[in-house]
Amino acid sequence: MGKPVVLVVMDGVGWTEKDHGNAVLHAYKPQIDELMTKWPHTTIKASGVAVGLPTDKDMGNSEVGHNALGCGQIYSQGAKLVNESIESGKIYESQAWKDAVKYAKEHDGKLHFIGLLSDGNVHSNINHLIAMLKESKKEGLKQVRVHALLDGRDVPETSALQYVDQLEDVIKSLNDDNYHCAIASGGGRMVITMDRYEADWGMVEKGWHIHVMGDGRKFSSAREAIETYRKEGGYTDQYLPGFVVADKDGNPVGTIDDGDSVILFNFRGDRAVEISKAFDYMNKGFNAFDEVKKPKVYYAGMLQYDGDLKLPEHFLVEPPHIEHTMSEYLVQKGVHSFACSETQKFGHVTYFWNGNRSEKFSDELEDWVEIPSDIIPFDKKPWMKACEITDKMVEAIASGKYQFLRCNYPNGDMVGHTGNYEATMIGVESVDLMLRRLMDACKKYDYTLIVTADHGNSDEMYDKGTNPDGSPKPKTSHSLARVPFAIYNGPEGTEMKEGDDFGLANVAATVVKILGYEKPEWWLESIIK
Ligand SMILES: O=C(O)[C@@H](CO)OP(=O)(O)O
Ligand SMILES: [Mn+2]
Ligand SMILES: [Mn+2]
Repeated sequence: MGKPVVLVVMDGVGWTEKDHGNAVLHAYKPQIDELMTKWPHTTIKASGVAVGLPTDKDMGNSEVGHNALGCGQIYSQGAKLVNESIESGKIYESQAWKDAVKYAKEHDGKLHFIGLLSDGNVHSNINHLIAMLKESKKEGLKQVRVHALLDGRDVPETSALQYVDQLEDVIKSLNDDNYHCAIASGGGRMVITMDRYEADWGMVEKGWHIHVMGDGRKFSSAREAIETYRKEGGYTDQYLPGFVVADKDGNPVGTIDDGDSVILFNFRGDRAVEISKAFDYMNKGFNAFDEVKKPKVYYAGMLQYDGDLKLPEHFLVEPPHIEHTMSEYLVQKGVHSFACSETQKFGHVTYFWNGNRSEKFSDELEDWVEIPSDIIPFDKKPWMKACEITDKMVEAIASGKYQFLRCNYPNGDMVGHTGNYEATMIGVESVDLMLRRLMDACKKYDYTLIVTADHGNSDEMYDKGTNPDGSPKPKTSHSLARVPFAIYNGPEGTEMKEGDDFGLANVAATVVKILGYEKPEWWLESIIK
């Protein structure tokens, strides 16, 4: 018979020898060092094709990482599926595309695209937007608007103008007497529209005002908005306040009105769910925000973001249908499991973990605990809720109720995204400190502890080049690094297999092996002998 397992995902903690701006390598982290020297350990792949992304140049992210961890398989992910659908033209044969075009045409309305304007390939890709703009002209649409969320989190911190200029060039080349496209509104992704896991619905409400109602500070162009805000407040892209593009009389150039169609061109779900609920459930008794305009529109997402909620109802590309997940398998075996994180990553260990499903497989066998996240810039408090998460984990271990427990510590990632090197080091150190408590609890109650990560981020906090004053340029995005994988207090004789081809999708089989079960046929092999 096997042993109960505790699995820790240190979000955004990659493992590499490269020391430039490496807040993991330079952190004081005796626990992680112990795990990665004295216990069976290795590093595994967490980016590129190993997690279902189009190429090995694609950095990992939480969605694909937790999908792979939770299902033990490699699925082609949104980024890849949308590329293929656009290349083959299948996207334009989808019912949702046809209906979006038809609805706007029949009502003499506009077609709107809302989404993250970058080629980060985590939530979206500007190339997908550009392809659809070209097609919208072929379809004979007359009025098209783009609502551009600025990134600076999956791409360099202040790269927004590069994408805005690229888009404006395309728009200029398309516009003529019969076709008029324009950027209508926008703002930083961490300020409007792209909240996740209901951490701060106010962000979505702000986005609604900006995109739908044209209610926000007005500028003559997206470029003017970005340059002005940067000058006034030194904002980086992800935190840039919302803006509305208006004509010379001050009228917004593209509010969302009755008879319009709206396409959200993000393919990733977590930050697309709330705005999709706002559109899909409006006029159906949805009260996320009061006193707002609620136009009658046709709304479609790039993908369906939640397979349980069937949200949104209309979507352009079939999402990966992730089957045979570890949670489902463990429920079949009658295993009690426990999952915990704070709000910012709670959906990662539940919804992403279970293949983008928001519901449990079994209410009886699965317990989920969410610690509310603070709504503050995380470099101001880099320890975040690591202590509270650990309290819950230790309590759950001591209860003896669960054979499989998992948690996510967001620090390496959420603090890493701020670009603050010192704070990120403290974030990693906070996680390390908490690992001691988990190690002690696992020793005391005889659980096996597996420590790994979903992708890199904090391991690479400096971009290429330097600032004019010679200081290093902060890097806010994920990295391509491999991630640590260590097994503490494993069953007698636990030994890693040889080879460096293992990735996140090999973890599920490793967990069930320690629990004492055979892996199901669909999963990749275990990392231990
Ligand atoms: O914050 C996010 O949305 C992404 C980066 O775009 O990070 P993660 O994949 O770690 O959730
Ligand atoms: Mn992550
Ligand atoms: Mn991240």
